[in-house]
Amino acid sequence: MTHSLLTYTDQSAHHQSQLLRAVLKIIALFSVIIGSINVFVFASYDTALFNYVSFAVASGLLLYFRNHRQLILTSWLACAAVIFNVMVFIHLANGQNYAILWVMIIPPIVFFLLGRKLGAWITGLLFLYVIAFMAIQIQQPMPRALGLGALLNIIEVCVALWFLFRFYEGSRESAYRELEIQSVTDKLTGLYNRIKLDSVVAMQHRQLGTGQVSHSTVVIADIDNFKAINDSLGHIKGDEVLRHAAQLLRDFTRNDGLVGRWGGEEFMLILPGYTLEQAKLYSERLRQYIADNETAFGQTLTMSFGVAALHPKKSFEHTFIEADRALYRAKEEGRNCVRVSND
Ligand SMILES: Nc1nc2c(ncn2[C@@H]2O[C@H](COP(=O)(O)OP(=O)(O)OP(=O)(O)O)[C@@H](O)[C@H]2O)c(=O)[nH]1
Repeated sequence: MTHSLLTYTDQSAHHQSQLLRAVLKIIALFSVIIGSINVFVFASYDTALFNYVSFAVASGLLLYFRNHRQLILTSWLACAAVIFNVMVFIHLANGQNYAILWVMIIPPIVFFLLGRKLGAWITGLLFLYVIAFMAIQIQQPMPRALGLGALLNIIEVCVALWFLFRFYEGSRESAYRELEIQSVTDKLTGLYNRIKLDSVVAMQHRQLGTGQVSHSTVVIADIDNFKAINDSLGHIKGDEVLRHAAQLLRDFTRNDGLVGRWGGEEFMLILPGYTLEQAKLYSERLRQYIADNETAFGQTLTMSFGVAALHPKKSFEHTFIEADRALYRAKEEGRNCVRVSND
């Protein structure tokens, strides 16, 4: 990941911001809990003071990020604060109570906040440091008994890692889902786009081939004289007309099939289970519904329709060609009508 805001899409910047906030909240929460344990269980005021300073730093960074939205700078500061914090804590513990385990929370944080490359470098250097530190510690006589401090350190590190990975996976999953939705949605109308339409038709075609579906029909619907609408009302109003048409199609087809924008002023409707004759009647009702609807821009909106059925023995692209030819005939024969591939 290159660290320039220009390289972030809105989606990944949103994901990174969520992660940064989650990491800072976890640090703040843990600092205050561990600080309190150090005061009330171990009466270790030095370490507690250090924990409360960490709480203040994490809270300060959260506040700074909320006000300034400096994602990269705040991510760096958060990583620096975590690394500094963990190192000082390990040195204060001086090899006792498995405090070295705290080093385990650094790799996920630097990977999440600074990306793969820097995360790998920092983690590698950190591991070298830990190995050197342990090599020195091994040469000193150490108490072997496991105390409450060691147990708490192990529990705290495990819980911190659990929180970190849980947040990471949650926000990665929702970012991925959002991208998935965007990749199949037409931005202007909010309907499915051509990628989705292609994949659904291909799937229907496969299911026809295996006998899972007995019929499936494709309808191409095209707004009549849309160029004239654009020319008289302007492109922005033209976009509104497209959204209006999309809304009518969505409302009418809600429970029957899948509708999407095929491109320009053309829409596609996929009707699973419909024979050609049924799809023709359905399209006729849809045509009437659109023509009867009041429009907000003072002109009537009509659409022409081309209908064709999927054949298991012919490619689905062939059905698109047939539907397009039928639509062409609908236009030639006066518009605002339905034509079927076998007419
Ligand atoms: N506003 C707007 N116009 C678009 C968009 N996509 C395509 N168009 C316009 O749609 C118009 C299509 O015009 P034509 O292909 O001549 O079709 P038409 O005027 O609808 O005529 P017929 O289809 O024969 O009834 C063109 O003027 C395109 O610029 C869009 O996303 N927004």
